[in-house]
Amino acid sequence: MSSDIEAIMKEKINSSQKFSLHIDESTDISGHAQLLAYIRYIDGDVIATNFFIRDSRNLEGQVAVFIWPTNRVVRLYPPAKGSLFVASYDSQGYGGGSQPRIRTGAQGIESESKLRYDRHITLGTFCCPSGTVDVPCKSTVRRVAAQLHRALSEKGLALLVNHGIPEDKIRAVYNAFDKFCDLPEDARNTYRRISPCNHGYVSPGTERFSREHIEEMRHTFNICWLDRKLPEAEVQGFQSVVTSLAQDFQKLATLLLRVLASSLDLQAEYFLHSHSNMFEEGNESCMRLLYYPPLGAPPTPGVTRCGEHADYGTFTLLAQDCEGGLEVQASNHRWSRVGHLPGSILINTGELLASWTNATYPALRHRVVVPEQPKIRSKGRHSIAFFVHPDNNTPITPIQCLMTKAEQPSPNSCSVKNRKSHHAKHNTIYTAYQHLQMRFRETYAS
Ligand SMILES: O=C(O)CCC(=O)C(=O)O
Ligand SMILES: [Fe+2]
Repeated sequence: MSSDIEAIMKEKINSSQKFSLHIDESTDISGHAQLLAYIRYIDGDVIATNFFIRDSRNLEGQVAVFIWPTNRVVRLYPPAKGSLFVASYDSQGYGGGSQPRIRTGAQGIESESKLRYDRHITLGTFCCPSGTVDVPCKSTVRRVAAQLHRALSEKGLALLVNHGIPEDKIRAVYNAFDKFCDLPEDARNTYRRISPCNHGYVSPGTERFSREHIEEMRHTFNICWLDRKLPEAEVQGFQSVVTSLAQDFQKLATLLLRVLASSLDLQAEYFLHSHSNMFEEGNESCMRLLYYPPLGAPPTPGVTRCGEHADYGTFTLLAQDCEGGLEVQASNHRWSRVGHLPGSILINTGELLASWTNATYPALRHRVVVPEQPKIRSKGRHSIAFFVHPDNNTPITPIQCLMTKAEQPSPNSCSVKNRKSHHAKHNTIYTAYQHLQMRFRETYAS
């Protein structure tokens, strides 16, 4: 286990009233012995379960993979150069089967029935952007695509593990942004976002997702350019850590666009063609750094961290620290908390993907709430969102094969009736850029 993940696990276990540890061994479908470890602890108001699995033949050389036991158990083997390999343990009866019996040490938790289990996320396994794999083999793409299809169509999100973006790169960006947020207000405002350009710093309370009159307390820095208007003079090394992470995210996004096409039975390049200019002129994809400052007790009415919204583009990749607060809305409108799975990156659907796919992948509504517990509230939260947007001039019309016959537009028509999306009122989508600008006007209107 990497040292930072080990540190997080220790911290979580130490602050948990009770915890349990269950070690077991079994064999995988190829007959190799596997060491299994379940760690359960109380994290806020949920019982969190982390599942670690390792090939017990060679513990030194293996990469630990984290799996939630309520999900299908799938393992991505340590990525050999140039190849991706996913092994499924379904046939062993772990995935989707009965809950592992892990009562040891947890018997004393009387209130267990009142606690919710974090079971709402379907695991997506993933591949390695920092390695050499640009074009994974077709069978792997298909397998991951099937998982992603299920996760995005049912929940609008998935957790990606073994994605290949090193935790220390993420941490370096958190640190650089901390230093930026510590600068005097005047210095920060030198880099402020000036509409209609999306690049730049946005101070707490300026940007509002929520339609209600609620102040949203966060510092954000939207990074749309990697070569200008970055606070390198004030925070040494800012540009290099940000650029390196953005490039990894971009590589991951490119792989996912391929997987996404496969998940909808489209040609592999289908989405790549319309996302060919990320971080260049003509595309609004952006990496957003977020820092939510600590909030004292008692909670101030009318203040939140991030109001309810769906992201505007194709999809978002989100890295978050272990402070929590992110919640997602299910199709029954109920909000549930996203547990923290150390080292994972969350992918969630955006509005343009929902329009494109005729709501096969509905846009996920989400928010970041102020933690109830004073101890957690008094800590800051860091996250990094990588928003993947289509090239500006892309017309967003539902993919015909995902429409019913009755919905299919007449030939030559470029406006689109959109059954379930937020555009139902206006009925028309023109280009990705127009959609985005409309959303920015709403978000930044004071
Ligand atoms: O900070 C987070 O976890 C979420 C941020 C977010 O949803 C956004 O900026 O669109
Ligand atoms: Fe968001």
